[in-house]
Amino acid sequence: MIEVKNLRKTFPHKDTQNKKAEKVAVENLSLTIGTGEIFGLLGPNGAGKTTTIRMLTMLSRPTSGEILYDGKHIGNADDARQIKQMIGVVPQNLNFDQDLTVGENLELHARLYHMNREEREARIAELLEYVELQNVINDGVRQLSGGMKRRLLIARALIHRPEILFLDEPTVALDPQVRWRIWELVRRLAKDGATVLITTHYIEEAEELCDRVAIMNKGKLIDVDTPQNFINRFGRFVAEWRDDVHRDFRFFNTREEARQFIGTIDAASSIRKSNLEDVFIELTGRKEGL
Ligand SMILES: Nc1ncnc2c1ncn2[C@@H]1O[C@H](COP(=O)(O)OP(=O)(O)OP(=O)(O)O)[C@@H](O)[C@H]1O
Repeated sequence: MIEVKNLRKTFPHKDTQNKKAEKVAVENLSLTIGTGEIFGLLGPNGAGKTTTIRMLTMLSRPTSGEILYDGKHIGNADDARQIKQMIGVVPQNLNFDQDLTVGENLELHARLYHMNREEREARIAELLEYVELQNVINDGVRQLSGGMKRRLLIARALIHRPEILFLDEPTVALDPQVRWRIWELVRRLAKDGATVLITTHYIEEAEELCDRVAIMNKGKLIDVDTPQNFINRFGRFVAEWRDDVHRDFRFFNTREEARQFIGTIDAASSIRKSNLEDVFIELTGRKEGL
């Protein structure tokens, strides 16, 4: 279990008068993530997702607040060593050694975990099979497609058999087919017992993949729930309408209520089932013309 209590992160910054000020990236964030969950952090650009992941994975020190893994405290040096063994990180940027092959990149990473040669060879073969890259073990990473690179990053993060995997925007800039393949892999990881924490600004990704989703905006946690509960809470149907400039919508519990509402407005309109994107817009604020 991961417990996050009143987490806060500020960065030094200069205000418009060029005076020293503080930029609050994450404020008063409290969360509990259960073992075996696929948990999503969803939010628009600048919401604080990456900053949160960086604190959870010990790449950045919180300004205040606590992070506990199964009761172990990241601020305690002995605990931190154990936590590092528990977690694997798939970063947003593809930070491979571009001059090495697929196999060599994994080999380098395995050495960091002090695995002996026999262990390294067996684990690399096992992981390449798991992510279906066994045929490119001797190819340079430059030769891989975007989706293959992402799968290699996942394999690399799994080398030391972590119980918890962090994925920061794992399908950014990937084609829909490739995205599906990454989702399959993440689902398989969770089925095999891993806890997965994923940041995304793709709402569909959170809806498809995550058991629970935390919606963040401007550094703050807005709400946490399962995608289905979010939809049920706001209303299973949406009446949507538009005039020349604006598009807007409203939630309803039944199609009939939505139909009655639409009868009262004078604009092009339609009724459809609601989705997490509607909830997200409702919670993070509507923009002019949506
Ligand atoms: N090292 C830093 N120095 C100053 N400000 C920072 C730093 N890192 C993040 N921020 C600021 O903190 C806020 C949250 O950024 P963060 O990258 O965590 O958001 P995000 O939700 O991951 O967004 P994105 O999807 O754009 O990556 C932003 O306003 C950002 O400018």
